[in-house]
Amino acid sequence: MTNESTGSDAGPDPEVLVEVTGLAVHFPIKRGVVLDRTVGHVYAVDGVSLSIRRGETYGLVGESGCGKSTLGRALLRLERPTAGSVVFDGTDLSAMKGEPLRRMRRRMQMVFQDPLSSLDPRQSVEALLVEGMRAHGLDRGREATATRLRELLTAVGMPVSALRKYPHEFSGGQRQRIGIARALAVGPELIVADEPVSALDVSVQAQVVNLLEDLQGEFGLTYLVIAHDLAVVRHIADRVGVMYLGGLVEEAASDDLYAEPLHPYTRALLSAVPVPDPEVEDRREQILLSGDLPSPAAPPAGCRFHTRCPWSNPDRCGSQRPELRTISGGHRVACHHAEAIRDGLLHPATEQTPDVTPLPTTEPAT
Ligand SMILES: Nc1ncnc2c1ncn2[C@@H]1O[C@H](COP(=O)(O)OP(=O)(O)OP(=O)(O)O)[C@@H](O)[C@H]1O
Repeated sequence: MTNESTGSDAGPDPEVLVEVTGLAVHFPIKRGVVLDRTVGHVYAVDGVSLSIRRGETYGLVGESGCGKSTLGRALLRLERPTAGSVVFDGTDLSAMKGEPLRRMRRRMQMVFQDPLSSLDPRQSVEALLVEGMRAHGLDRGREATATRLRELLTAVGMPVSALRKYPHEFSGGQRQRIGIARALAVGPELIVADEPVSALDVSVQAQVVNLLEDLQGEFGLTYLVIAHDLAVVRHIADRVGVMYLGGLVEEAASDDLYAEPLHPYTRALLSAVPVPDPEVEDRREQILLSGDLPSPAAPPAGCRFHTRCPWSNPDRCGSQRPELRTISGGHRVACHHAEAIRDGLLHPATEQTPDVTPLPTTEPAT
């Protein structure tokens, strides 16, 4: 059993590849043409601690704007943290710069949502793949490079003839395969895949997800997969973290999270995912989240979810921000009511706030 990233003093766990502790990324909001004053901050990521083990897939989910991409970018040190640390394979990236950071970046790559916008349209596939290798000194002569390019294309299920073509000549799924080959070209250990399939047709999504899984086995990769679609993450992730307004509100092994979500926000997200079995669909709890996501420039005090929560208690939830704490095994939840929810003592149909409109359920009235 590996230790959780809860800031314990157990020492570094050799099974952990990435350790994030108290990570914050705040973007200044500037006003004024001449003085360029800072008038506030966007609290995009605000105190996240998590760990990613070697060879696992960690899924990060949440609504648009909750800070998933910023967290992913901060992991690769593409964003400088305002506070906290990111330790990759025992090395703290927070203070790194220059050549050591560049060398470290070879070990961590990113796959983007829209391959067309992340691939330079004027470069052939060959040039795109060689560019990354060259930047990291991995372009070792014509023969060796040609062999490597063939290996990469074969690995992602593309014909070698693709090398002479340009990104616009491919379908979305093929372009994503090229984006993945580009990330693989430098031999990374960690890949942050930011919405890797959300721009693709549903029929193609499964192929790309399967490809990512195959490559993980073949190359021993560790993944952080960012997605707003819980269905995608459910299929691919070993563990899932749910983000809301810059913070992690729940984290658990994938099966546990989907079987017994304990944070009201996770419950609401899952209740919005249709279930194919009509009987189960009729019986299951449905929680509609009303109201928009509050601005990350002015997050609510206390629990950040309390303004939309069916179980919010104004005194406690409106003033005390709940810690992400272990409820059982590796299941961590940031909610004052997590135990009561687990024990079935709260039900959205009986406790209501004006911010959330629970749908009637078919449960018999008690
Ligand atoms: N460079 C930046 N400067 C200022 N604000 C930023 C910057 N990057 C992101 N933000 C803001 O930080 C918040 C979190 O953005 P982020 O892209 O991380 O969220 P997300 O969950 O990935 O959403 P999406 O799925 O829409 O990309 C948003 O309010 C966003 O507008």
